[in-house]
Amino acid sequence: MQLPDSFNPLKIGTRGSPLALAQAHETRARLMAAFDLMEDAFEIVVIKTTGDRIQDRPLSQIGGKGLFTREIEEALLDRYIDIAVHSMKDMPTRQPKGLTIGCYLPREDVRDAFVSPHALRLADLPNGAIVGTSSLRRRAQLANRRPDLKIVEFRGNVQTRMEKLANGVAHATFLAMAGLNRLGLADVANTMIEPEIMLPAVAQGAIGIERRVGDKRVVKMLQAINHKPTAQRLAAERAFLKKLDGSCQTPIAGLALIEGNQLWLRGEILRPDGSEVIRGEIRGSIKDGASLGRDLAEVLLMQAPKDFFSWK
Ligand SMILES: NCc1[nH]cc(CCC(=O)O)c1CC(=O)O
Repeated sequence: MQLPDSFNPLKIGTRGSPLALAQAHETRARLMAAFDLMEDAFEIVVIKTTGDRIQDRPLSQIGGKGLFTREIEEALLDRYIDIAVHSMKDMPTRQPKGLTIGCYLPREDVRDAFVSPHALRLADLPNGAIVGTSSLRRRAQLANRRPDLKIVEFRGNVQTRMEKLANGVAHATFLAMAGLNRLGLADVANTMIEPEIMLPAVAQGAIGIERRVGDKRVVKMLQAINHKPTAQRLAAERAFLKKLDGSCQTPIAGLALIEGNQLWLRGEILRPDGSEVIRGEIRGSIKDGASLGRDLAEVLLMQAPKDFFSWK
């Protein structure tokens, strides 16, 4: 596609964490390749979010949805930036009026990595070992599978968490393999946890790019780099989450895979203390992802006892 000579640099908004910057750079590289552009056609604009500012409290206590996205979406609506690069795992299921997800990049590894200086695999952790995590999902899944483990709150970037492990604050932690791969830190992972053991978070490993509705220049650019299978999988997972009204207060996991011409969606909801899990799966046509997601959510909701969501 030919771009006009007077093309202003496209402003790419992102958080400033090393992972967010790696994702913004990947986005720029894909756009450069698709349109044969130089780096100067883009400007990477770093925006600090509430989630970045508050480092000393569990994410679930600060206010749930949109902690890492609100300020970036405001900048997009204010035309301070033109596109915003997000880890879809952190994205609320609804975008503010006037904004939409314009494309997805090819999904990375969806699995959680097991990280520990003491044990190669989760199964090798001795009874009573301490695991650090800030994720309600991982906490609930772990409490369900290994009620003997002690779980402590763990925040901060990969480096901070590795220091905490080295200092003995915990014996092990979990990190998304996708983040480690994108940071070139794959060797931090001892082993990968298969989805059969710990179903990942909805959208784990997927990068989405948000834009203003009706921004013609940007629509075409993003269409050119959209990874369709990722978009199809995310449609199912995010519809599942939306129907369950997923917030950071609710342990929910979901993963869609494409098998031939079918979409296979697995999902689960848990009590925060891990005392109960409700699981299900559904298969259907790839193009029906969103309705498969809603259907699976309904099946799980029907199985949930009345008080299942009562901690909310
Ligand atoms: N909630 C923080 C977050 N958001 C996205 C990733 C990793 C990358 C991804 O899943 O795309 C992480 C860190 C983690 O869970 O280890």
